[in-house]
Amino acid sequence: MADTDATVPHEPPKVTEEVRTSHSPAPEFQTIRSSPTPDKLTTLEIEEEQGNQFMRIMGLVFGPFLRECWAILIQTVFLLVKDALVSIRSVGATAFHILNPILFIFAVWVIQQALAAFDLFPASYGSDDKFSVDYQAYDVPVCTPGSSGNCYTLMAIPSTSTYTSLLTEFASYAGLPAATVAPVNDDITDAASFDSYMSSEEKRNSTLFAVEFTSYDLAGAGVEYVLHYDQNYWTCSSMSASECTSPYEWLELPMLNALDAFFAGKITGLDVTFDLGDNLLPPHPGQDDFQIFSVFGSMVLFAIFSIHTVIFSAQIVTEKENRIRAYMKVVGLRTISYWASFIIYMSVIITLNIIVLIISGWCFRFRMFTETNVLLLFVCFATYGYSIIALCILIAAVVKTSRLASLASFAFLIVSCVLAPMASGLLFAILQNDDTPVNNVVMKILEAISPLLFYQNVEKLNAVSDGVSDPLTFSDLEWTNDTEEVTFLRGNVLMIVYSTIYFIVAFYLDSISDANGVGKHPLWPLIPWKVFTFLEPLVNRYWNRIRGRIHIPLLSEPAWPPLDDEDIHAEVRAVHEAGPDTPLVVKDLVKRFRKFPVVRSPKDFVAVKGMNMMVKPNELLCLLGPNGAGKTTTISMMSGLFAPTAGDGLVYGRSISTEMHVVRKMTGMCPQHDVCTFQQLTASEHIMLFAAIKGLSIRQLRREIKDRIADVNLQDQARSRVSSFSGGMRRRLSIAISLIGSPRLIFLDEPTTGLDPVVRAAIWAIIMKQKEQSAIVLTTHSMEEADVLGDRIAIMAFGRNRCIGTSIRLKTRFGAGYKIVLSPKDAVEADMATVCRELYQQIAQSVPEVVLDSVDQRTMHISLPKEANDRVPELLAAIEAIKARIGDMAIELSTLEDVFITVAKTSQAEEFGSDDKDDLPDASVDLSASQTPYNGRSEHPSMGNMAPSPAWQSDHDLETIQSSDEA
Ligand SMILES: Nc1ncnc2c1ncn2[C@@H]1O[C@H](COP(=O)(O)OP(=O)(O)OP(=O)(O)O)[C@@H](O)[C@H]1O
Repeated sequence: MADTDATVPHEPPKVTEEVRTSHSPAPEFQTIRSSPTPDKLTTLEIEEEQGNQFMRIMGLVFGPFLRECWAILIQTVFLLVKDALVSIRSVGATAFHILNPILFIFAVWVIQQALAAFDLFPASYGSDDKFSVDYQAYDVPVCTPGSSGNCYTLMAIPSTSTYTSLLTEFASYAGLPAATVAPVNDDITDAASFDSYMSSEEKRNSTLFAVEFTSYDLAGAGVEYVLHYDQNYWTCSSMSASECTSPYEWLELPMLNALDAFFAGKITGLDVTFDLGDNLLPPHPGQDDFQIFSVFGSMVLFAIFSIHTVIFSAQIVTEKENRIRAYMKVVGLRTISYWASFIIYMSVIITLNIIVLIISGWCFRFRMFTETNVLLLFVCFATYGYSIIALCILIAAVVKTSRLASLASFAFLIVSCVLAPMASGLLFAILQNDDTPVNNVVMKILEAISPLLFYQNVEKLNAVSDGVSDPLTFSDLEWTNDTEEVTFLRGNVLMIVYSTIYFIVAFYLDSISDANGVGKHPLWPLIPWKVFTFLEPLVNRYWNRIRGRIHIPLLSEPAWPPLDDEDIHAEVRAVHEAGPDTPLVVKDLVKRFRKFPVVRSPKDFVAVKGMNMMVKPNELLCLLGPNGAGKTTTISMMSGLFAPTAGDGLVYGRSISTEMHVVRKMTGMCPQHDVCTFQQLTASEHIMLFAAIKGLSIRQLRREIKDRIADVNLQDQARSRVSSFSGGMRRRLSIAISLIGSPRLIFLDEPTTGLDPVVRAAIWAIIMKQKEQSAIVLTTHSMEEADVLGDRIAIMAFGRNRCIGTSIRLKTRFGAGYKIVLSPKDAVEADMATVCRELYQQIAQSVPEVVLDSVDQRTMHISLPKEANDRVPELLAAIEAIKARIGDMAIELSTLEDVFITVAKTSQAEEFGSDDKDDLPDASVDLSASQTPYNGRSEHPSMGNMAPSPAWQSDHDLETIQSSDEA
């Protein structure tokens, strides 16, 4: 094998020869190659032919399954390498992404220090220095703080005269001059009647204390009473928070004490005093150690995790938006590899982020981190991280633009940071208390919302921050208990279960979406070979056989017969006669962009209407057409970006509908947009990535990188990052990527649009060279490009092929005839018109069809209409006859621009039914106006938007190509 490699020279045609003489094709390769005697083999085919012996034996044993697994593994690894390189090189962004917990935790720590410095902590009510109000604990306060005058009312229950006078006596005993004892009220006989009395609007807040006498027998059983206390009455308006925190401590307790002393005195006849003393128990050790993290903790954690949502979802959607993922799919990317690499990448970043979070929390001595088991912390954060990954993929599956993805993520951030803490506890508590079927369902739905679950989990871990609670430990873990709505264990398990469901939903939505290339059928999970994709080629092979035998009518699509044109008819015949050695056969191809899924509707847009064309080996077919004509759609279908609605395309006899996996290996595609979009990767790394995705083996990569870089003359920039590339260099790199694996058929979609003439000429040289070994389909708006490069030219308009043939054929058929420019010899400016007229008349005597178009200061312009093309010999003879009077002369056939404009106008007339195509907007208006390469786009076909590229700049460009060819 190594010997063979060494003998393979860099020139692709020679590669083919040598390899074919030194190897007999591998059995599986024969199934891919359609041509019985192909002229050339691609690098990929050579690769397959040489094949790794080990993989071949394994392949025979385990079949396609192993190959598929291997391809998935390789692609995943290379995508991960790409992610790693991009992350390492975007140091700032990656560092922020991973290290942001340090900032957040530091910010909380600063707040904590500031609050401590200004003594603003709300806790520590246990310290007696907070009691700035001058009351002793055993004295009943004269008045509630902040109120004046008649401070509070005492009421007896039952409100009889006996008990009322008893309370009046007590008020005097306790030294409450401002207290009023409510008068006797016969309606108040027990606690219930007192409650209803108090609940009436006018009585509310009228009574602070009520003493309910349940037994009053001084001589016998003694006194039993219940003290009722009205919390609503209480006002903190003029008190500091610390004073207001314990009304029980300084109001209820003294009242109870005073009542007890009063009744004890009554019973004993002594002057009884219960001295509670002013020494309350010392504060709980934790109370002075309150941490602000207990208030802001969950919010900070939500913010840290939400950053991942913003960054990851934008990253995924950007790849979707700039169509790089779709392109990778065209090259051969397996969806499973794409997601596997992304999930691994996201998991690594989130894991590092969690580690940084735990370490920084520990370093700043927040109790949640210092006292809780690290594993419990990690589990809590990791389960939410897992849910975040699923959520990112879900957002990316439904959102089309990165802007929208960022908006959605920010919305998620706001909701999770603000609403989850507010809603979670409240909702769970309410629903838990009220055990109705509806509440149970709502509860189950809430349990599926991961931020709510995360909040619950964090609250349990964070409880220790208040300085009172104990940290959560493994021994506390239980599935349910009576006090918690969702236990920590259950919360984490539910998070994993529901996040897995998010994942499944996200993958499904992503798989059926067309945003990343051809989406799968919505019912694909029910089709075994769509689930186990390695079975698909096998099924398709049998399906093809059946399809060949029976006629399946196109129920969904009307037929689009070819236009009535001799060249088109000839092309259709050639299409039907084409054998499997034809690089490209496009048969009745239709693309309908549906307004609604599945069903046809008048609002659908049919972009390609029964396209027929073929490309021969080593032929370059130029596809011209106005904006929106359907050129890109056609080649997108051929390269697997879109699925055709009807018709088929064959690449070396293999169908794009059923054998795309084979077609991909034989084709290369350079779309309109650049595909080297990973700014931090170098040119070589781009080629390495796409080559690995395309299926080249690892030992082939080095040579492939070298060859492809050399193809497009980027050797000096091979190790430069794409971010430093000019537009032309990016375009060349995109072309190099399309040449990976030396495909036998290449699609180039406007490869030179927007480039300066020198770069354009360089790209033409690359294309011309590539034509020696591949068939090429090229779309362009440059007539010169088509003239220079195209072996044949097809002009599309309104989704249909309007004409096809060589440049000369089209000019002859659709041009305005011949144009002759003559410069009379020795004519002075004054009699120029006379001389020209004389010369014209002499020519017209022989060829009366000749028309005098114009005369300027030095030249005259005459033309021979195309109807008189057969009079060219006579015309030349007439000019020969007057050559003594002619200085310089040029004769030329109509330009391709004339052809383009004529065809475009005619097709517009056909589409819109105008009899006189000259009435239609002049498609050529932009020609003179545009002196820069055309770069505009139109979303819908409009002749007014036609703007072919400017005239071919100079001979210099041709010389550049020739010299670079020679080089
Ligand atoms: N995904 C889509 N959904 C709906 N319409 C689409 C879609 N893609 C393309 N079209 C429409 O199909 C038509 C053909 O588009 P296409 O890109 O093939 O034109 P084109 O000939 O390549 O034009 P240009 O020269 O501007 O690149 C356009 O009118 C376009 O708006």
